[in-house]
Amino acid sequence: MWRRTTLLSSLMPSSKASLLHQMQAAYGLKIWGAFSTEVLKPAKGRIPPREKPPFITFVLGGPGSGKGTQCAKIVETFGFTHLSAGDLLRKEISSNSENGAMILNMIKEGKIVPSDMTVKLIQRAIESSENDKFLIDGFPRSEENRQTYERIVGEEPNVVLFFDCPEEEMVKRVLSRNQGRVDDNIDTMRKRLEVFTSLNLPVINYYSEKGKLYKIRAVGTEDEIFEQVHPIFAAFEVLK
Ligand SMILES: Nc1ncnc2c1ncn2[C@@H]1O[C@H](COP(=O)(O)OP(=O)(O)O)[C@@H](O)[C@H]1O
Ligand SMILES: O=c1ccn([C@@H]2O[C@H](COP(=O)(O)OP(=O)(O)O)[C@@H](O)[C@H]2O)c(=O)[nH]1
Ligand SMILES: [Mg+2]
Repeated sequence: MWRRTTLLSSLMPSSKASLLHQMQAAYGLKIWGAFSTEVLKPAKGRIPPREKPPFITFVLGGPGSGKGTQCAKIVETFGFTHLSAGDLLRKEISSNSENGAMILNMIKEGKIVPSDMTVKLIQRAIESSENDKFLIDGFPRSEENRQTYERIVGEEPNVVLFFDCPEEEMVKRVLSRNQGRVDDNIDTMRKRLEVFTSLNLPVINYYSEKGKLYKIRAVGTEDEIFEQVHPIFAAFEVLK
């Protein structure tokens, strides 16, 4: 499923998509074989297909819980690629895509953007990177998000982090974030906290039941919080 060949595959069940990929790989090789005796090399600028699925970490937590801040530290220490679902959506808005106005409206209202849009942005970002480990920050935000990701991508995350932070602290941080975001105001923040409780928490519970969840107490200094995060990834590095 992680071969970077076509977006068509994202519309199919994973078994069919995998068959399509196998056929593409087979025919691609045949055509190449007919015209060249050179050793197969990826075309210039093209990223070769992955041999195995990338290592995926979902990073969850309420607005202002410190997901982005801790992701930057994980990137620096462990070499992950950071994909913030919110940043990918904000890029869609600023690139004047046809869905930009709708996405902006949903973000202003603190609502969750339709799952297939977010999943495709994430999938495209993963497929256009050569890295084999990713932090998907701020996604999935609902059970429907999660199921759509599993259906389109055909994989589950390896690890799920949950930054658990008291509401008053999250409100304080968001209101002083100062990044010019349309949703960093008290009205939208109230709506986002409601969405967090009603839609995000069930996803967190789902991964907890599956034994994939690492809960981090997200209060204290950034370094104190990272002290809880570090051993999780250090253990996976050892296992590799
Ligand atoms: N441990 C912390 N203590 C105080 N402020 C923090 C801490 N971690 C992050 N912040 C600040 O809080 C705000 C929200 O953090 P951010 O990483 O953007 O959270 P999220 O991505 O979960 O919304 C930012 O301004 C950030 O600098
Ligand atoms: O998978 C996602 C991620 C984000 N959003 C929207 O983008 C906003 C900002 O998300 P981001 O993760 O940037 O916010 P953070 O939690 O970091 O403050 C959310 O409130 C949603 O409206 C969404 O719809 N789906
Ligand atoms: Mg963030």
